[in-house]
Formats: sequence, structure tokens, C-alpha cells
Amino acid sequence: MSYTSINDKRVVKNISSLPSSLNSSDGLSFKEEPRGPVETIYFNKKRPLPKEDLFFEEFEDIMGTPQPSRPCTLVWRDVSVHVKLKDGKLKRLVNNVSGIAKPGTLIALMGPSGAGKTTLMSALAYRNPVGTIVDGEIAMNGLPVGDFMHRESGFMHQDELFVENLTVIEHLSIMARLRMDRRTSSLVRRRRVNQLMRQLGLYGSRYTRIGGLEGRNTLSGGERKRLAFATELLTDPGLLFCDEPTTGLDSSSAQKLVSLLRASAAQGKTVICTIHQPSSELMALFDKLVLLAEGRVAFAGNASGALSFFESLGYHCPITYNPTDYFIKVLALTPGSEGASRQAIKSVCDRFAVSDAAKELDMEIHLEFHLMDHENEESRRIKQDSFKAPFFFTKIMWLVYRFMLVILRDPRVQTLRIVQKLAIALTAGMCFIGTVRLTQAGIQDVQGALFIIIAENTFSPMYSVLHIFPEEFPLLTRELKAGLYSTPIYYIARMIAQFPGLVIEPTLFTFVVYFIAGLRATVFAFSFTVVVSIAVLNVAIACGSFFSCAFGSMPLAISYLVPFDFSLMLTSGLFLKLSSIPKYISWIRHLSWVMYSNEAMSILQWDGVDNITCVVSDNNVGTPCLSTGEEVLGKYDFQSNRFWIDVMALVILCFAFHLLALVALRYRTRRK
Ligand SMILES: Nc1ncnc2c1ncn2[C@@H]1O[C@H](COP(=O)(O)OP(=O)(O)OP(=O)(O)O)[C@@H](O)[C@H]1O
Repeated sequence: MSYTSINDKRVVKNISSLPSSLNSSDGLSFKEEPRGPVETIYFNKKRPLPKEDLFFEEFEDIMGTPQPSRPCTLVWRDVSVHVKLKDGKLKRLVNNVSGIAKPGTLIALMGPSGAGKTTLMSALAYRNPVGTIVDGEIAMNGLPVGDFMHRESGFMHQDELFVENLTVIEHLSIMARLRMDRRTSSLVRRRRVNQLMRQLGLYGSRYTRIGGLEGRNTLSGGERKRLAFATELLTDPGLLFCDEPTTGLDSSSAQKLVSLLRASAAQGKTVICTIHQPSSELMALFDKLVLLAEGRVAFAGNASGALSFFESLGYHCPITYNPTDYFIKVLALTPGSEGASRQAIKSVCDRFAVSDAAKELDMEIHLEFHLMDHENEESRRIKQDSFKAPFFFTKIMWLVYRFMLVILRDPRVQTLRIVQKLAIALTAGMCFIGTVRLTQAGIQDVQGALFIIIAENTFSPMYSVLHIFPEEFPLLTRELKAGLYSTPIYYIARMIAQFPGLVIEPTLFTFVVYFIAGLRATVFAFSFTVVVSIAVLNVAIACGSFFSCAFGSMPLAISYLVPFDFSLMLTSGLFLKLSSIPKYISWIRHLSWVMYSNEAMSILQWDGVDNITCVVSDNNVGTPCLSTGEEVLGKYDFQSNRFWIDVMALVILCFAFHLLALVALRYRTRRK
């Protein structure tokens, strides 16, 4: 690779052309805007910092500025991207595109809407959506692109997705754990997080929540974009892709963000960025312009070269027009005369393909591929990345931490839920005060109290998790694509994080109902009723998770879950005698944790009881008198020797539903 000397010149040129808002000492920082109540720190004025930060500052002084990232040359030749349509036909989105991106260069990828910018950038970044077929050659530093691109390059998406309840520092610290090489020391990781927060003007907002708080202080749109940028910079990749990073920002924030990209390029990174309608000032920060139209290259080279190229074709940009707006206007389809527009676009692309600029570009591309073809095995091996991903348990631990922060900070999930549970438990318990006795009428009351415990731990929890996976799905698929973790790691971490709540909630509820209603007062009966109620809640959550993962949207999941939970109730043993359920539906009882738990809790209440009084009253005249617990269990088709079978069935159902949920989630994420 012989790009170093050219790039060194380029870097020097870039630094000298930085806007004044950039701090020239590190090439990638800017003064923070003062913001409301949050502490504002201007780093170019040496203000006292907290002890911990002084430590980092000293450490940085000792260490010097970080190592420049690995220079990356990305080259692509004759790249076409097709997508398979539902009718089986192929649609071409990108048509035979070639190009090169060198270190220290900031490239603007522009074109009218639908030109294929995002599609091309995704193909170059090896982040194609499922269903797209990429032909042609794409190589980074002489290696055909592959999974390593997820680590060696950063991809800033147009819409930034975060776990909204986290603060800036929490988000970056967790991302550092998940993204950085496992051999990186904790000191270096913390230093990198601090450094990025300072450089990107996020330090003053480090304890500010990213979002999720209505009416309270959260990050602004510009800060969110900078945080997304900081996240991509954690591993200091040599190559950065940014998909419309300025969309939704005001002109000043857009200017700041592109200045940061400019500064990154000045540090030696290769930055490719799609952008819509940049102002002339913004455009001046870019080194190269690539214009796409109808999936083809209409121009590639310096922005000034674009003006003369279009002029040579007879397209004179009016003096009052922003040149880039003018190019897009020329290359866009005009409604009503699409045929003529397509012809004009084809003519521009054809003329560029035979232009001197294109020939020069072709030579550069051929040279890169030629060098790559003649590279020996040894130098290829050296280039293979030696990245060591964090261990399985490290990933689980940090994801559990992230989920726990979210759970603890979401009042819907915590305080309100517990208060609601206690209120229901008190109300339900009070209905049974004095009714639970060893009499004929008392039998129904005991069974009623048990059913309340089971139902409360089944139905509302099962529905309460339906929203989780559809809501988290976009962030999950993005983080999966970035190679941060796998679907099982995500799922296991989510379940571990919510497990404490799944123990506390049923324990509290059962405790209150059990004692207010006055159910069987033995330690064994009480403690195992609690154990069974915990198991019930966990099976219900596992089943809800399965429906949530399998159907992907809450309305769809609800419409399938309602008939299922209806059949659960019917086969619980309370409304229908189990032996009289018709054969074609009776199999559902084997899935019915309501039945297993009802049987187990009934055994705990009635096993060994032999003193039920038998007073004939107007209410039970004509009905057989049940004088022992065994007879009570027999009435519901329950057997006293099945307690441990019921407990085992609950455990198996819990694991089975979780497994099904995981399979469904994996299937859905693989299709994305
Ligand atoms: N999965 C798909 N199936 C069918 N057509 C698709 C698919 N993905 C993209 N396209 C089409 O391919 C074309 C290029 O899409 P792409 O998103 O790359 O355009 P773009 O230049 O980034 O547009 P914009 O600036 O509006 O984001 C568009 O016409 C789009 O409708």
C-alpha cells in the first residue's frame, strides 16, 4: 500500500482547513454550548475538574493523545446490488458502481431520493439487509469485506437508537464493554469514554438521560447524533460510514456534526457520508463528492470538478443556486416526464463513465486491486484482524446491568406495579376473610382463593410482556448486526435482569392473600404455595415472551394469546372436570400451567385433611358431603401424589416456553 505520503499531505491540509470551532490540538473536539441546569465545562479554559477526571487528565498527559486509528482504504469495483422481490424477480438498486475511499478523506455520497445511496453504503460496509444480493468486488486494505467490517468500521445510522433511560456515561461505558477488545484494560476503556465525551461536547451532559423522560432534561437532537457518533468512535475505527447524519438537525448543529466528521478525516480516518441538501459552507468541508442517480455513478471527484463536468454537458448552474442542489435537480426524476428524465440521467452517467475523471479513478481502483492480487499470504495473514471479543459472560453481565437500569428507572414496571399488586392482594384477601373454613362451603372458598393467586400471577403478567420484544426489536437487530452480542445472550440477559421482580412480585401477592384469607397455616403449605406461585408467574412470563417474539407486534400477539389463555382457564380443573373434557381439546391440559398449579396448590391445602365438617344446609342439600381432603381433590380430578410432578411440569413448561421464545426471536432477527 503506497498511500501514506499522499495521506500525510492530506491530513495536514485538512487540519489547516478546520473551522474555528474545532480545537486544533486534538483535531476532534469542540467547545460545548452552555445548556440549562446541566453543568457546562469549557475544556479550552482549564476549569477544575472532579478528582476522577483530574486523574484521567493526568493520565492522558502521560499517555499522550491516543494512537491514530488504522488507515483504511476501501475500494470497490463493478458493484451491483439486487433485491429479490416477492414475485421472485430481481430488482437492481445499484448498477455497476466503482470507487475508492482513502484515509484522511471525507466523501459526500449524494443523489436524489431513491438513487441507491443507503443501499450502496450498506453494501460497502458489509451491512446488507437480508434479501439483497451484492455482486462485484469490495475490499478494505486489500481484504475482501467480511464480518470483520463490523469491528473495523463504524456505521452511524440515520435514525439513532438508544436505550433511552440510560445516561450518556452509562451508555458509553456499557458500549465500551461490549464493543472493545476484551484485552483492553478498564483504565483505557474509561479513558476512551471520557476522552470522547470531552471531544464531542458531551461531557457537560454526561449524567443526563438520553431520553424517555417527558418534560425533563434529556439530550437534544444534536447531542443524540453526537452520542451516536461517539458510540461508533469507541473502538477508534479507521473507516466510518454515516447515513444522513445531519437529517433533523438545525443548520448550526449540522455544521458542528460535519465539522466533527471533517476532524475525524483530518485524523486519518476514511469517512463516507450520505447527505441531503448541504449548504455551500457544509459542502466545503467535504473532500470528494460522489453523485448517484438511478443506482449509477453520475459523478465522482472534487466538488469543483463536478461544476465543470456538468457545465461541459450543458448544465449551467444558475448563480443563485447552491451547486449541489442543482446537481440533484438535474439527476432527479421530474414527475410527469420520467422517461425524459431517465434519458437525461443515463446520458450524464454514460458521459461520466467515459470522462477523464472516471478513467483516472479506474486506474486508481485497478492499482489497488492489482496490489491486492499480488499480496503474499503472509501479509494477508498479518492484516487479518486480531480482535478478541468480550467473553460470553462479560456480555451477559453488561446487558443484565443495562436491563436492570432500565427496569429500575421505569416507574411503570416497578413502583406502580408493586403498589397495584398489593392493592389487588388486599382487596382479594379481604373478600375471603372468615370464609376459609373446613366446611362444605369453605371448600369452594379455599379453591377460589387459590385460583385468585394463580390467575393474578398468570394473566396480567403474560399480557404485560407482549410489548417488550416488538419495542426492543429495532435496537436488538441493529446491535446484533453490529456484532455486539448474539440473540441467546440478549434473551438470557433480559430474563436474568427481570428475574428478581418475578420472585418479589408473586411472593408479596401470595403472602398478603394467604394470610388475610387464612389459608392452611403450616410452614410447608405456605412456603410451597409461594414457590408454586413464583413458578406460575415465570411460566406466564415465558409464555408471554414466546407470543411477543413469535408474532412481532402487540396486536397480533394479543389476538393469538386470547384464545390460548381461554383454553388455559377451561382446562384448569376449576370450571370443568378434567376427565370430562372432550378428547380433541383435552391435550391442552398438558400445557396448562393453571391446571398444574391449581392441582399443586390444592394438594398443599387438602392433603392429609380429614376433618371437614358436613353440615347440610339449604345451599348444599342434595350434594355429596366431602369429609376428607382426598375427596376434595378427587372432586376436581386431582391426585395427592402428583405434587412433585406438577412442580416439575411447571419448571419444564417455563424452560420450554423460553426456548420457543428464543427460537422465534432468532428466526425473526435472522430475517431482518
Ligand atoms: N428491500 C427493497 N425492496 C425493493 N426496493 C427497495 C428495497 N430497498 C430499497 N429499495 C429501493 O431501492 C431504491 C434505492 O433505495 P435507497 O434507500 O438506497 O435510496 P437512497 O438514495 O438512500 O434514498 P433516500 O435518500 O430517500 O434515503 C429506492 O427506490 C428504494 O425504494
